[in-house]
Parts: sequence; structure tokens; C-alpha cells
Amino acid sequence: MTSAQTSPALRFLKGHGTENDFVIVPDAENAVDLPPAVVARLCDRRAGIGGDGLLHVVRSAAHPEARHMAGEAEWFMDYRNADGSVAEMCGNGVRVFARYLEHAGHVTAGEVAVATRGGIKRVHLDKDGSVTVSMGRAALPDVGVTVTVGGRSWPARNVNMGNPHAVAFVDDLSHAGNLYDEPPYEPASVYPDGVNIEFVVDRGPRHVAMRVHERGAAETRSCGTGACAVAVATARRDGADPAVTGAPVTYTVDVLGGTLVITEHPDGAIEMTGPAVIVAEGTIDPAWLAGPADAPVND
Ligand SMILES: N[C@@H](CCC[C@H](N)C(=O)O)C(=O)O
Repeated sequence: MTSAQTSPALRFLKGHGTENDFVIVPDAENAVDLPPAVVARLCDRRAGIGGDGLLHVVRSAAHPEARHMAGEAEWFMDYRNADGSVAEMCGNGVRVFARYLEHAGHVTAGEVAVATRGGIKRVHLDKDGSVTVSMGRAALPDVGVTVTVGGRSWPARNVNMGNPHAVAFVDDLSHAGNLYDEPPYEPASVYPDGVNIEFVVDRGPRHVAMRVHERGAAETRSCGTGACAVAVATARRDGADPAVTGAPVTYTVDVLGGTLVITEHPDGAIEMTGPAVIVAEGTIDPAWLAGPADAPVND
């Protein structure tokens, strides 16, 4: 790999899905080194480009973590959180990733398979601009978790969508307070690698709203895997289980940045639909990229 610090200029794009925003770094041959400090600088909203995360776009065949998926999915979403940490999956990210592949002419509208650390995800680019992703199944480990904010505590449902989530039902989303910092939870041993925490209120039949603290970011305006975790946790709370009834269940999930529609099918497969947009593209000043790495990050 070539060090990012010696690259001539790094091309980037910026995109978002329901305002979960991403720096996109196209790098087909996996030639760009993206250590955590560089990712954090790129995602810095004041000193960098700004984003909740970074989508490193690499051919599966060129990435050691994705080579085994290259036969089924040409492209690998090497996802990083804003702090530079690695995550298994990003539901909004994979929809924006597919939108980028279309934008770059790598795929046309229709189906595209994307390799992720959470397995291969099939994405459908609709002609109306919406993007649907088959997210796979949720796991609901039966362990009690308690989440605390500002002196109040709530029981939370543990849901794994490839990445870990804790879903807490609250009376009012303002009770979640300031979600910049990760709310404390216990027992901490349930999430040895950290967790994304969603707070949920009811809005109507099969309709909820959520706020989220994303692991490795802060409060974000949307989280796709989080919205899926919320839909499944809410369905179980409501006594709806498609595996039992044989009928799909659909929830509308309002996030701060828009709305996502989530359907769980009788075989457990979850589909998520929402917008995905490319908003800008350009090149990164190589002198800035090679500059001191001790600049403040997302403060
Ligand atoms: N915004 C994402 C989730 C990104 C990863 C997450 N922060 C984690 O560390 O698991 C989504 O849309 O799913």
C-alpha cells in the first residue's frame, strides 16, 4: 500500500442517507492507507471534510478482508466510524455506497451486491431515487441491559444487526438528553466492543421515532442498522413476530434526518428503504493530509 501522506491528491466525494453523512474515498485497488488518525481528520467537521463515517470503496479482490466475497460482490465497503474505528456494517452507508457505484458508472439502476464485514448485502437502486437494502436477519440475544442518561435509567433490548445495538423505549426523546457522549450502560460485558444506543418513542401504529448515539461517532441524525434494530425491537414489544404469523411487518422509523421504512419478513430477512444522495466531490489537499495529526477531532 502507498502511504496517504505520499499520495499526490486524494479524491473524495460526500454523500448522505437521511443525513447520516459520509466521506467517500474511491480506491479500487486498495492503494490508499487510511490509518485511524487520517480517517478522523477527514471526518472532522471543522478541520476536515466532515462525516459520521467514511466509506472506503475498494474492489473486493483487492482487500484481504473481502477477497473471499469477490465472486459474489465486486465492491467492498470498508467502513470506518468518524473516530477512525472499524465497524462491521452501516445500513445508510451501504445505500450511499451503492448510490456512489451508480454515480461512478460502475453499476446501473437495479440490483448491486456489496461486500461488507457483515457479509454480502444486496441493494436495489429504485428509479424513484430511493434505495432498498436487504439487511439480513436480526439477532436478539436474551440479556438484560440498562441504559442511563441524566440520572434516568431504562431497560434496553439487545439487537445485533451485524453490529451491536441497545434499544430503549422512552416517553419523550428529549429524555435522552445530550447524546454526544456515549450513555453509560450495564452490564458493560454485554458489549465488549462498544454499542450503538437508540432511544425510541411511539408516533402511531407501526410508526416510531428515534434518536441515536453511534459508536465511534456521537449523536448522528440517522442510523440505518439502528433503525432496523428499533423496528425489530418494537415489533417484539408489540407482540408482532413475522416468523410466527407468517406475515411481513413494516415499521416507519423517523430519524432526525428523515424517514426510513423497515420490513421484516417471515424468514427473518429485513429490508430497509430510504434516500441516498451524493452531494459533492473533489480532491483533498495533499499538504493538509500530510500535516500534523494532532489537530482537534470533532470537538
Ligand atoms: N450509521 C450506520 C452505523 C455505522 C456503524 C456504527 N457506528 C457502529 O460502530 O456499529 C448505519 O447507518 O447503520
